[in-house]
Order: sequence, then structure tokens, then C-alpha cells
Amino acid sequence: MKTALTIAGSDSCGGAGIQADIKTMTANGVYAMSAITALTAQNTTGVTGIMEVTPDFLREQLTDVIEDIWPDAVKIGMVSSSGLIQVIADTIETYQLKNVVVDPVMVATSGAKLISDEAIETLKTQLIPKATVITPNIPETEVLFGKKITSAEDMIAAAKWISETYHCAVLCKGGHNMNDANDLLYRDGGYQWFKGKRIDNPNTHGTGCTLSSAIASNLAKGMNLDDAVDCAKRYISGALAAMLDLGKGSGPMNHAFAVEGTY
Ligand SMILES: Nc1ncnc2c1ncn2[C@@H]1O[C@H](COP(=O)(O)OP(=O)(O)OP(=O)(O)O)[C@@H](O)[C@H]1O
Ligand SMILES: Cc1ncc(COP(=O)(O)O)c(N)n1
Repeated sequence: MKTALTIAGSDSCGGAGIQADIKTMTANGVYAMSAITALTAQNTTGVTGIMEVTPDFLREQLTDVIEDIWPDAVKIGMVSSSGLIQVIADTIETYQLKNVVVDPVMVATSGAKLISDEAIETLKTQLIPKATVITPNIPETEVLFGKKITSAEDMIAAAKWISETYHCAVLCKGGHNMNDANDLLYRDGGYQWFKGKRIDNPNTHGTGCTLSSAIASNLAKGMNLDDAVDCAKRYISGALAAMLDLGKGSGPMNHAFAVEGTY
């Protein structure tokens, strides 16, 4: 069985972060492992608390996992401080980890800031250049690009600039566009659109975590990046279309929409 490791924050309500990642990896047929960067106390209406692990404890989790079970792919989500980002960057280098998907999580759907300003700089200089692909949403792309994005042409220009600057593939997600759900993949000097039908579902907590984990799962299984994104896009569309409706805010998706529940 192929394996994938998520390095991310825990979401107590189970829709995003480590919990979404493990559900997604499991539903996509790979063995999921985790190294937790922070505990969050949150639900579908907001984040009330964040308790980070120490850089040493993150390093210990990563070393224990990697030296025992080799991860065929790695997904990195919420990492809120520079010290933790540096540990992850060092670990990628030390073990020469491959198929590294970085979701540069900055702000939760509910509005809470999940990274410090200083950590954004470390993310840019230390982690993004080590990624196979990064998966920013539109606001995150604007932060990395330094300019507003108001059109499909802007998405292409931003993804091209980020890809050429940091030497990684860039999947600029269009979930924040109100008219469609088209994502743009810029890699190797060219781009491709992954078109999605917008699903009329207000429950989008954890969509970014889920998409990036599905891409990591597909890379672990040996798919090339284009196929990995294409299959991941179909998985997230299915999870959204299942129309789970839980909680008082923007609720989670049904990650197990294609999993048989009776044994
Ligand atoms: N209503 C929708 N219908 C169909 N696809 C959607 C919808 N909303 C988001 N998506 C898709 O979900 C994926 C995640 O995109 P999005 O831009 O929402 O990421 P995000 O903002 O990082 O997510 P998060 O909500 O976790 O912060 C993308 O493939 C996007 O196209
Ligand atoms: C631990 C953790 N990681 C990531 C997110 C972002 O997901 P979303 O923007 O869908 O809330 C989150 N809310 N919590």
C-alpha cells in the first residue's frame, strides 16, 4: 500500500486540517500518517484557540514516522510559525522527501488568521521552493504575488510569476470565484485549466485541505501531476455534491461519499 504523510494542524470539528487529510487519504486508497503542528479549538463557526507544538516535538514526530514508514507523498497544511516551517524544510532536505504538496494555509474559511506575518516570509523562502506543487486559493495567491487578482488572466500571470520565482508548480484554486470553480495549474512553463462546475453548497469548510491531500494521495500512487489534480478535483466535487449539512456555520464535506459503509 502506498503511504502519505500530512503535516498540519488538528481541527477539533473534523472538517479541515489533519482530520480532513486523514479521511481524504484513506478514501483515496493510501495509508495516512500525521505529524501535528498545532491543536486548534474550532468548529464550523470559528477558531477559538490555537496551541502550537514546539519545533523539537514536531521534529520528533517527523523523525519517528519517516524512519519507520517511508511516505510516498507529503502534504503540508497549517504551519503557523517560522520555527515549525524551518523544521519541515530541514526534514524535506535531510530525507530528500518527494511529492511534496504545500497548501499555504493563511486564513480559515471562518476568517481566523492561521499564520503569523513573519511565518509567511519563512514559508516563501524556506518551504515553497522545496514543494513539488503549492495550492494557494485566490487570497493566498494575492499575498504571494503581491497584487490583486480580478480575472482569469490575472490568475495565469500570478501563477506564472510564483512558479518561476519559487521553482515549483502552482495550482491556483478558483473556489473563491463566485461564477465557477476553475483551478489553474502552472508548471514547466505552461498551464492547464481544471474546470469545475460550481456546486451550490455553502458548506465548504476544509475544501483546500481536502484538495491538497487528494493530490498528495494521487502522487503517492504514482500519477503524474496533471492526472493527480484531475482526479483530486473529481474527488472534491463528489465530496461537495454529497451535500452534508452539519454545524451552525460553513460545515464540513462528506469525505466518505464513495466509501461503502456496511460490512
Ligand atoms: N462551491 C464549489 N463548487 C465546486 N467546487 C468548489 C466549490 N468551492 C470550492 N471548490 C473547489 O474546492 C477546491 C478548494 O478551493 P478553495 O478556493 O475553496 O480553497 P481554499 O479557500 O483553500 O479552501 P478552504 O475553504 O479550505 O480555505 C478547489 O478545487 C475549488 O475549485
Ligand atoms: C487546522 C486547520 N487547518 C486548515 C484550516 C483551513 O481550512 P478552512 O479554510 O476550510 O477552514 C483550518 N480551518 N484548520
